[in-house]
Amino acid sequence: MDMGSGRGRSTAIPYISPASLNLTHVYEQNRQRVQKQDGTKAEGGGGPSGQGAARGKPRLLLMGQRRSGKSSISSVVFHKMPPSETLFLESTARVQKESMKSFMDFHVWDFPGQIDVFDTPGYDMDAIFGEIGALIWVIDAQDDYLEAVARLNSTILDLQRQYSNINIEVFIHKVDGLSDDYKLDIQRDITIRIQDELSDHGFENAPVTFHLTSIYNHSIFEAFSKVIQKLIPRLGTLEAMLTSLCRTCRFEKAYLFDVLSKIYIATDSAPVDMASYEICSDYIDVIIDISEVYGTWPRSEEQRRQLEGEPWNMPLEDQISTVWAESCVVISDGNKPIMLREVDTYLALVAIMKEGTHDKMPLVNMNVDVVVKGLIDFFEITKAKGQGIGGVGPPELGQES
Ligand SMILES: Nc1nc2c(ncn2[C@@H]2O[C@H](COP(=O)(O)OP(=O)(O)OP(=O)(O)O)[C@@H](O)[C@H]2O)c(=O)[nH]1
Repeated sequence: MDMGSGRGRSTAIPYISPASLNLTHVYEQNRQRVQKQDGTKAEGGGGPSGQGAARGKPRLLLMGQRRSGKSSISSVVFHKMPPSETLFLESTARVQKESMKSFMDFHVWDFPGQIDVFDTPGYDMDAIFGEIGALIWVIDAQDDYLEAVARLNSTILDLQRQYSNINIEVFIHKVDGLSDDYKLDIQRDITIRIQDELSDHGFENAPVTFHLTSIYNHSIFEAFSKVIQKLIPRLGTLEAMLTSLCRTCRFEKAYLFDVLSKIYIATDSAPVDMASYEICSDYIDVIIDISEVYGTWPRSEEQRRQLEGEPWNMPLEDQISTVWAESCVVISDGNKPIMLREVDTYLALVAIMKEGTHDKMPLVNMNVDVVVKGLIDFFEITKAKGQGIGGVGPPELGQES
């Protein structure tokens, strides 16, 4: 795939690369398919608490008992609230609807614990569950969960009858402080209770997934990553790009992060381990903090003159390997470099390299450049049109490092 040629041509007809053409084609196919599926659905009007949401944006619905931790989860993941400050959050009285600007725009709706939308008149079910998205049901694992499970069971049954496509993600939450054995016991117990109820009613393959979560560690980000990944069509293409990058550059693990929430939206095919996720995610924080202190790329004329003068005597653009944010550190324990490359305003590629490979950085940079351009192409067209996400085949990488 030739992604570099054609840039900078001064011709009246805009150059369209084969990749863009391919993407436009895939996007059109997706759009027509979605339109066909959506043709019969009514336009959403929202619940009693207010305005409806724009169509076409995936929606995450946070539901569960009072004080189970819904608002805390949303504040920690999407607003960077320190977990200890959630102690002071007030109980939610009305549905809180937020629109998240991210690599794909989505909505997060936080429902008050006391409201059961299926039992409360006035809620437009189509407006709540009509969009593609996920229902995140939060269960407080430190409390008696039988009532929460009973409510979840009746909600799943209602959803299965009318909106069987919505993913149901059960967050068995507040598992910090619980022993590993106890966590697994609770998860097994809740899973059995839900599956038994579903099969009693003839629903064998309901899309229900269970996650053990806590806002006091990375488990909540990991769980959200998995929830969001299910909403990305053609995730396999992203994974293929990252797997191929890891092979070519001898990376141990690569993650594509949403920088603001630190949800990873794709990774290579090697198994995810919490330690590598944590270190990459913490590294983003370091880079953000440094950029906040020292500012990003705009430089004064004076600074530029100094940088371009003696002893280098060349334009700044020729001295740096990329115009985007880029960084690399070597971790002393194990001598494994971590590299980070900004993809666009929202996304960053972070990878853990194998021991002793930092002398290969020029080749690594070259290959990362190709993948970053591929990723930008992947997201560009569909983002501009404000709908789902299309995809292209993995870019061809350069030389192996
Ligand atoms: N130990 C622990 N406490 C948590 C966790 N998440 C949330 N909490 C605490 O749980 C309490 C209730 O959290 P909220 O986020 O207000 O709960 P909610 O589900 O939004 O409650 P309603 O708005 O009443 O429906 C707060 O004191 C949080 O600090 C967690 O992962 N672990």
